[in-house]
Amino acid sequence: MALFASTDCFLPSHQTQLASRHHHGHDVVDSRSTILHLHRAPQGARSLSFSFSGQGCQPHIALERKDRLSVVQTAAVRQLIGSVTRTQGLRFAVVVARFNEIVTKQLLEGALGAFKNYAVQDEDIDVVWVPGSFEIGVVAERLGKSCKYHAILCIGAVIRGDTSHYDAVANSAASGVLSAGINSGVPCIFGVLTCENMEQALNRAGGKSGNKGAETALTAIEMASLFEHHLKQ
Ligand SMILES: Nc1c(NC[C@H](O)[C@H](O)[C@H](O)CO)[nH]c(=O)[nH]c1=O
Ligand SMILES: CC(=O)[C@@H](O)COP(=O)(O)O
Repeated sequence: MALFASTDCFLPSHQTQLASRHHHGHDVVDSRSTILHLHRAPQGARSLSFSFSGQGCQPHIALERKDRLSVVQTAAVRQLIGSVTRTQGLRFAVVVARFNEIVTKQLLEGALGAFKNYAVQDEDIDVVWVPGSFEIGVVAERLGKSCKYHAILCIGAVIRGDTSHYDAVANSAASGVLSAGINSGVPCIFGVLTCENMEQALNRAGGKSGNKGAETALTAIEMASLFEHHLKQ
C-alpha cells in the first residue's frame, strides 16, 4: 500500500508503524488511539512517499503521477513555538515613553538586561524615546513597517491621577500598540504599566514585583523567533 504525505509532514520515530495502516479518506484511530488526519490530495498532485526505518521518516519522491485518490497523512500535531534561545540575527526596537521617566528608565534597564542575558547583541537593538505612552503606537507602527526589526517592545508607565485622563492614555496606549502590530505585521509587545499609584509602578520596575521590562523583553524575543523561525512568509 502506498502512503503519501506532504513535504512538511513529520512522524516521530515511535509512530512509524502508523504508516502501514489502511485508510479510506477519513480520520482513523490506530490501536494506540492516535488520530490520523487523512485528506484528499489535489487531483493529479505529485506525491511523496515515505519509507520508515525506525529512525524517523525518510521522504523520497514517487516519480509517477497519481491520478487516483491519494491522501495526505498527518500523524502528529505540529506545534510551533518561538524560542528565547535562538536570538542570533534577531533585531529589536524599544519604544520608551519619557513620562514617568523614573519608572520607564528602570523598565528599559530591565529590558536591556534581559536582551543581553539572551545573547541579543547591542547593535541589534535600537531605543526610541517618545514623550508619553499615548505616542508609542504611531512610532511602533512606523518602526514595524520599516522592516528593520523582528519585534518592537513598547515601554511606558501610566499612573492614575485625579481625572479620567488615566483611562484615555492607558486605553490609547494599549490599542495603539495592538494596532501597530496588526498593521505592520511585526509583533509589537505591550510593556506599558497601568498602575493606581507610583508605588505599584516602582514595584514592577525592578522592585518587589520584578521588572516588567525584562519580562516583556522575553515576550519580544519569543515572538520574534516565532515569526522568524516558524511563520516567515
Ligand atoms: N499621564 C500620563 C501620560 N500622559 C501623557 C500622554 O501620554 C501624552 O504624551 C500627552 O497626552 C500628549 O499627547 N503619559 C504616560 O506615559 N503616563 C501617564 O501617566
Ligand atoms: C494620567 C496621569 O497620570 C496624569 O497625567 C493626569 O492626572 P490628572 O488625572 O490628575 O489630571
